[in-house]
Amino acid sequence: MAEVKICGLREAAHVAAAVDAGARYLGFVFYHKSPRAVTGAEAASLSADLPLGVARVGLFVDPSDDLLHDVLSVMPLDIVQLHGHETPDRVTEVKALTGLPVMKAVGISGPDDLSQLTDYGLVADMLLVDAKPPKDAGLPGGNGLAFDWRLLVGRRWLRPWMLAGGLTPDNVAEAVRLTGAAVVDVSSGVESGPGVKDSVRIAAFIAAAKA
Ligand SMILES: O=C(O)c1ccccc1N[C@@H]1O[C@H](COP(=O)(O)O)[C@@H](O)[C@H]1O
Repeated sequence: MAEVKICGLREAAHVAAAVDAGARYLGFVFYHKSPRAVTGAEAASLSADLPLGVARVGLFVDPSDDLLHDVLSVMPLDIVQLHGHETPDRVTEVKALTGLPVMKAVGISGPDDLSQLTDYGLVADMLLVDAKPPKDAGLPGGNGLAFDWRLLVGRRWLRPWMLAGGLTPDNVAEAVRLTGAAVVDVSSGVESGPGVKDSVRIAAFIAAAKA
């Protein structure tokens, strides 16, 4: 059984579907190239009435200080997700600048990538273990691409972590069983098209992850 983060929410109906089904984390994408991008004001409106215990995660890709400041001036976040090429020093800076816990995404395609989880575990508050995007991918995440979950079997890191990358209602139970992930994160696997969330798939995903 795993807790769930539903990422890339843009509509109130899908926020409600995620909350009603028991999502623990809601992700809002502040990256203009994503089909899931929202403004700080839109995310603030979408998350205005969340029940206690549901965390608001802001997803950023190599954000400037100005972008972080602009979003946080209108949107209270609980966690900052960094999904770009942020260095460990930049993770430390963002923690200090925002005063928030930072979750650093690390892309995995083979065993050589796993050492980054140890390195970022020294500075980040949480880790997000995602598939490494292909070089020609338009986005650094949210591509619906999975990696070989067997790479994670028996591994432990210094920080709490989430599993992401190509998860769907059909494969999430197996991913949790194999990796022991306590939290799973999904975006495209609960969509009917790029950036278009589907309430039925959101509910099915959360039920499967929590089963
Ligand atoms: O969802 C996006 O648009 C996105 C854009 C830029 C960086 C990351 C993004 N999403 C994150 O990617 C992973 C995996 O997503 P998927 O389930 O494979 O589609 C997840 O952590 C999203 O938060």
